[in-house]
Amino acid sequence: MWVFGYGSLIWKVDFPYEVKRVGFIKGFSRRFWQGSTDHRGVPGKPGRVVTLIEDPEGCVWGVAYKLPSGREKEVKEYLDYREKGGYAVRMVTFHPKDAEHEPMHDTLLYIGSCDNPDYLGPAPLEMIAQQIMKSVGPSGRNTEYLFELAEALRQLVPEDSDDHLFSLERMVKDLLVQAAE
Ligand SMILES: N[C@@H](CCC(=O)N[C@@H](CS)C(=O)NCC(=O)O)C(=O)O
Repeated sequence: MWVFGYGSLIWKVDFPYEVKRVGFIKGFSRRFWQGSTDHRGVPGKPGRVVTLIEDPEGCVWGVAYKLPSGREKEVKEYLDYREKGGYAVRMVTFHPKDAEHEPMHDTLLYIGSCDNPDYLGPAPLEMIAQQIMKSVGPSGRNTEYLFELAEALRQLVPEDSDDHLFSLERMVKDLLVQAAE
């Protein structure tokens, strides 16, 4: 069983896996449009974390993990719990960056669809940046989530130009500088 990570599953790998492959999925875009009240925010003051939106022209880079043989059920149950805040499982085709590997159909991913109770949806980037800068939850600051994801993707896929992500990274860093003045 393979699981595709496009958010914290890229940089916070607290689960066992046998193989990992960098690559992308088509037909989606990554957006900070999912609320988080169990990791990067609290009930009533949600943080903002990533989900995927359908986008025919979209392409999302991330990492696919092969769960350990014989432990798939155990690890999947852990991931189901970690992703309990509004995410549901969906199957997609994963395209490894390394051309020697064929596209992998039936790759599992967790998506916070627009009808889930924690979904926040689109907002002006300035508002999203402010919300990220102010939010904190049981897993830590929302700024850590944003900065770790941006840095992880820069290291893994220097050619990726996720404008939404890197614009937010820049805006939140600017807000933090202004707040320190
Ligand atoms: N399902 C996406 C998003 C996963 C994600 O960011 N989930 C959050 C739920 S709020 C999480 O696990 N956060 C852990 C943390 O913030 O430390 C992925 O494949 O990476």
